[in-house]
Amino acid sequence: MAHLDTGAAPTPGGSAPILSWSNLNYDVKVNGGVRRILHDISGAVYPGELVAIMGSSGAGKTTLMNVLSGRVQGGKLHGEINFMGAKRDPHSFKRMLAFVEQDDLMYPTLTVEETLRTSAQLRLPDTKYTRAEKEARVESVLRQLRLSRVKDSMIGGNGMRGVSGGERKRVSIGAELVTDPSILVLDEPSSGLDSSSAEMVISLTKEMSHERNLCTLMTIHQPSAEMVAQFDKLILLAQGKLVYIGPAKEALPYFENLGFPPTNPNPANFFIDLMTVDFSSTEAMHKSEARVQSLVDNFADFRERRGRILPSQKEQLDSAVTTGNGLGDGAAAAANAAVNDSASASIVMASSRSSKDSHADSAGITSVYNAAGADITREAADLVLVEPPPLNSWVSEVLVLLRRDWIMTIRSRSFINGLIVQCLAMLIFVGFVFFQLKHDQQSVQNRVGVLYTLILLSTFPVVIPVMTIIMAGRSVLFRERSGGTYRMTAYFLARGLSFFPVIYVPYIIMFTGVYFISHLQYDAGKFFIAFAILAVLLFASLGFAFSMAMIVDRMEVAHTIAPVTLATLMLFGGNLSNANSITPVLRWIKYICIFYYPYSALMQNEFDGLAFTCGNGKGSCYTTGSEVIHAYGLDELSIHVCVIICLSLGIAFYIFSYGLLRWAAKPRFLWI
Ligand SMILES: Nc1ncnc2c1ncn2[C@@H]1O[C@H](COP(=O)(O)OP(=O)(O)OP(=O)(O)O)[C@@H](O)[C@H]1O
Repeated sequence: MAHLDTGAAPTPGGSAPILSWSNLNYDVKVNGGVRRILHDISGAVYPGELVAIMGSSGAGKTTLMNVLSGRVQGGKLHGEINFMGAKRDPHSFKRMLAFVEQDDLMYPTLTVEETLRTSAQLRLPDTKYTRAEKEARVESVLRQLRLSRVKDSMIGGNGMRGVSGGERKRVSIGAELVTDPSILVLDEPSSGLDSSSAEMVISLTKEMSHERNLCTLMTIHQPSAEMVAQFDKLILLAQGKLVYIGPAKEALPYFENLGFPPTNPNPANFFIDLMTVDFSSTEAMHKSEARVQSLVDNFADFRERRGRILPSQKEQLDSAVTTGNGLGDGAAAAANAAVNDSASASIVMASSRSSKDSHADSAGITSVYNAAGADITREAADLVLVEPPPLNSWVSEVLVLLRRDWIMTIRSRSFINGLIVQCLAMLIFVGFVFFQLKHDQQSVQNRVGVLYTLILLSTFPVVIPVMTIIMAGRSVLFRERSGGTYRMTAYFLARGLSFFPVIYVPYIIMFTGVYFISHLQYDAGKFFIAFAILAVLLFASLGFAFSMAMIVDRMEVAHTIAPVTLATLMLFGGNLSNANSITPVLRWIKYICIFYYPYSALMQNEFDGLAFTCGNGKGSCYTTGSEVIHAYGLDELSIHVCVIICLSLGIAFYIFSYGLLRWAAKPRFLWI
């Protein structure tokens, strides 16, 4: 049953609004002044209702939906919003409201069932739901959204074939529904879908709303007539102003009664045509602006009149209906019909102008007014900066994320195959270019070369693909982050750990092969130290990849910045320039250089204890490994200090990315 309401008074059916708002005004700064995006919007929605917010492009649909969902950032917001009759608490409200973005933000390599299961495991508290109950919820949502058949199919996207567009949208909805919300908000759920998929999404959403007594609110562009017929309530906006809020089936008669008979078989197109300002000529613009303004004024008058319907004032309405004061005759008649017909009496009007509190008449018609709305500046928004408290324990979050991230990593076929091929190619090329090094002067140059090559190969080919994978999941991460789905420390640990095996295994094989083919020192101690240095460098490379993925938000920019940064740092690694003779003003860079410490450690480890022959005695000659280390200026810090600093650098990269993520995705929502 649909209602037109702004307050918390019970309806004839006995249910109170789940969400009500009054006198919402939202201003943003634009060049040279302030622009009002929402003008004095009031309304209410009830459990079990399917509500569509419609209007032409730029009418303010998304803004209204974001304001109601507590997701608006920047600008000035005034008015009042109540959840179940009381001012909303930002944290508990966020847990009760599920928001489905227009773009389906999900991981492409997870299956439908895994996506829903992860959502249930992370977003339902362990204290209230057992594992079996969470599974049962996933099963029931799969069934209700007709997804059981495709539950083992991957979501797809980013060029990967997956479920269809309509199914993907249903999975997005399902991932929210498993959390058992009271309000479901959908941003343009039909966009990008063919008409039959869009209709299915809407009809299933309606079915779920009714079955679960869930209030579903959606913005929608141009729904088909069949879709309009599914809606219980319509909120029509034009230029940020309210043109209609009420039962969907009453909308056409309302406009007809105002003197606007339907001109299009699709009611949605008719409403949009009616509410759109025509910019084709000055005359058309003035005419359509006047029409839109009259629609807004008429609705305000309509509400005001209905707002005065009190048991003791029914005569006033009767006289108003008779005289048609302020309304078209037809509209007054419609209002009268609403009073007299208890079925239509579900139209519950609200006044944004009266200064009385809520009232309900004996006929079941409720007129509601919220006194706070009289002064729009009184209820200015607060800024919500605090994150919702965690739902589950840190360990439980890490375990769920670890499982999810591990599945995603091993399903990244191109990443894993690329790593394997790359490591095999490096093993063959590097190993055989620096084949079986001896102890002559050429071997000095070759040892210096092979060690620096190993360092470079442990950074560039790791950083770029890992950074790409992390960036591809940024939007999902930010969505989950803003919903307080898990702690960021849990994310970093799980995501980082999920990469370790797939990177370390091929690299260990490559490194071991190169080590023995090149005949670096055959000494167990030295081998394992070199191995440890490589392991620490890989850890730091992963940290660097995380940092890059958090600093830059566009993939193409990251793909330029990361290699350029690494290439610049290469200069300070101790191989291409002498570590001690870099221009003093730039010399400090070597201390933050990811290459310098592991290279210094590898050089000391390999050259220490070696002696070299001088051949024919022409030119300079290194007789011992220590001379080489000294000549390269790489004896400033001992091996273990280098390893510790490299490890610390890696940790610093993780901490830096964690800080960036917390700062970048920190909630800064306007809240009333
Ligand atoms: N932060 C902002 N700064 C400046 N203008 C804004 C801001 N937010 C919204 N607007 C403007 O307010 C108007 C309403 O925007 P909104 O996105 O709510 O419209 P919409 O009805 O959802 O449009 P569409 O259907 O095209 O998405 C638009 O003209 C938009 O440009």
